[in-house]
Amino acid sequence: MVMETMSHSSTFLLPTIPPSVDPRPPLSYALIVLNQRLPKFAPLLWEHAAKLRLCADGGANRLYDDFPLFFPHQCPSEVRNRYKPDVIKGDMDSVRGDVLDFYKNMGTKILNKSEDQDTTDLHKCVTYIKDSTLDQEKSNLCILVAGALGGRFDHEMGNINVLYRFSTIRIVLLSDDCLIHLLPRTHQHEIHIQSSVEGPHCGLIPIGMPSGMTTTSGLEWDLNDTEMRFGGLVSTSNLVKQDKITVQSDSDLLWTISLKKK
Ligand SMILES: Nc1ncnc2c1ncn2[C@@H]1O[C@H](COP(=O)(O)OP(=O)(O)OP(=O)(O)O)[C@@H](O)[C@H]1O
Ligand SMILES: Cc1ncc(C[n+]2csc(CCO)c2C)c(N)n1
Repeated sequence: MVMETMSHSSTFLLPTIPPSVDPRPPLSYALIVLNQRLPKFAPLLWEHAAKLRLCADGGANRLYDDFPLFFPHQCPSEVRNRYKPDVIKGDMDSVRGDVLDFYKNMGTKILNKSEDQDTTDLHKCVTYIKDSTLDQEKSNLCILVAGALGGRFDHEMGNINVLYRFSTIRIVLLSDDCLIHLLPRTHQHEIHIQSSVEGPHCGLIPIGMPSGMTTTSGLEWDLNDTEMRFGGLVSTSNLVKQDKITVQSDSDLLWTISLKKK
């Protein structure tokens, strides 16, 4: 069976996204701001996320409190007026009243889903983006999630679970230190490394079920029809050795790569 190839590239971490032939048409980005320490490149993600910008519940506090800190020479209220989210969605147990009022007055859509205590605020936000995207646009959509890693472990695992629950949508979880996305088993994958901003440390991790056979190229420790499972081998502390990494597997894998400190 010939499998389609899916290309991945972290060009959203560059100041200007270079024109690319693959994927074509180019991706359109949405951003979700979570309630966690924001990566220093959060304003850059905001600029690239022309499609939609959302705050997951208490993520709105982070936008309000922390975005002005990225611009120490500018007036905080000017910064706040410049970065207006399209939507704040969640169960509203963390966003402060003053923050909600501020953005409501600016025209942000507020969606209170307090009746749903079975899905996370990130899940609720991804659902919003999914439902507001036409089917033919879904294949070019990429959702960037800022503040998804490095905090409470249950939240981190909940965030990773969202990658699996929406495995047909491109979603990238980001912190200052690394990014994570899913490599669905339905495709073979080409990962184009942006070496000015990412690498060399990387990992390929099967979560949920063992992967019977994975084959890679471009890594220091390539896999060759290799089995991975928790309790056995999982590929952590690997290194990227080439500009292009290829991955093919019989199960969904998480790809993670370190981000460079500037
Ligand atoms: N410490 C953290 N680490 C990773 N992600 C986080 C962390 N805190 C919050 N998040 C993410 O931000 C989203 C919004 O956070 P918020 O604190 O408003 O969430 P919450 O789900 O109501 O929290 P809790 O489950 O504690 O009530 C969460 O759904 C989660 O995705
Ligand atoms: C088995 C089970 N475990 C935990 C929760 C709690 N929970 C999961 S998501 C969420 C919303 C957080 O904003 C809450 C409270 C549940 N419902 N079911």
